[in-house]
Amino acid sequence: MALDRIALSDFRNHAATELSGTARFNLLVGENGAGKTNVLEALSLLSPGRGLRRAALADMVRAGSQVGFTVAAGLKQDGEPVRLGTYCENAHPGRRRVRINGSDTNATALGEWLAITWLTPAMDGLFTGPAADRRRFVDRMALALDPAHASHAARYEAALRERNRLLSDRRDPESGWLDAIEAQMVQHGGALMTGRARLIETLMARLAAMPAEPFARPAITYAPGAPDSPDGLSQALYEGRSKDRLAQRTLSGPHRDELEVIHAAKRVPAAQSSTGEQKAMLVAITLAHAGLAAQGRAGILLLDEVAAHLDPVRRAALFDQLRGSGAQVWITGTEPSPFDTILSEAAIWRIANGEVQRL
Ligand SMILES: Nc1ncnc2c1ncn2[C@@H]1O[C@H](COP(=O)(O)OP(=O)(O)OP(=O)(O)O)[C@@H](O)[C@H]1O
Repeated sequence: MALDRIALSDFRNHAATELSGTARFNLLVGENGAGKTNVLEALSLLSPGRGLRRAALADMVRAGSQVGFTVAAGLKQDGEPVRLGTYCENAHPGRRRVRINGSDTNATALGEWLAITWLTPAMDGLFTGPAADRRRFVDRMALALDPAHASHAARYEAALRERNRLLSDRRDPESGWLDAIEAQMVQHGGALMTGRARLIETLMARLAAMPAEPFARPAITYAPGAPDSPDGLSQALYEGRSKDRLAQRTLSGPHRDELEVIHAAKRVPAAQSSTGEQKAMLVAITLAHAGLAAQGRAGILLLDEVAAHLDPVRRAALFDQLRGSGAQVWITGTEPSPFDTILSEAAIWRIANGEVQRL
């Protein structure tokens, strides 16, 4: 089960692009700014969420388009064709529509067909950047295993904002209000912490089954930002009210969770590992997660500029892992040469100015 046809219309710099005759490996080559990542972004919209750039829908509509963008794809499930599509009309710029087999539905339904995972250069600073980015990374992975994870995250964030607002209000808030808000934080925050812990546990089991070399196998731990039981979180929030009021923010809770990643063999934190080692650890996590997420759905891996920072040995190991992963892989690069060892098994397109030519 894999995508066999993709069509983009008025999507970023693609006026009308169609890719058919896809393969296990799909290679998009072209100069900087040609429109390669735009194809991956379009594919990423075939999953719930905001896509790999987290961009506003209006930004994805091709400049000058009179109508809006459309991304359509086809796959086969047990020999039967399935048509997936998502689009945004200029008349409703903030609204993403989804159609499956000709019927209107919502983005969550896309997750029943495809499990899409991506790795982009924007994620290269994940281990050294803000903890919030790592939490979002974990939540995105957890969402692929349990669609309810996203709504727990959104509801927890909303309750957290409301608690901070109540605490920073000069008037003494009714404690009944705080009790109610904290109860919501415990309900959704508890589910969030459980989802994150479960994701990391299953991810670690998967990583342990992967070869330790030549990839730098990461060890992942999760440091909760609050006691990770509902009673413990409830008590921490209740007892933290005065301190939190002074700090004007909530000092404990899953919004303070930290994902800790260590280069397992060297026992060095990922943040202090080399650029190539960090990339290799990210690749390992992405591959492990892609395997977990597929669960009977079509697994799609979007790898933007993945060859950069990887030496030839690691690149060959990556292709071996990808071959064994069962996922359909979409890779971008400025030239085909780093992909020599998979060229014979790949569908290759050259992209220039948003136009595509099959090689
Ligand atoms: N809404 C839009 N309408 C038209 N063109 C757009 C729109 N959004 C982005 N672009 C253009 O898309 C191009 C970038 O495409 P993309 O990011 O896919 O490049 P790329 O081939 O991945 O390049 P690189 O190798 O540099 O990463 C830019 O030239 C940008 O101006």
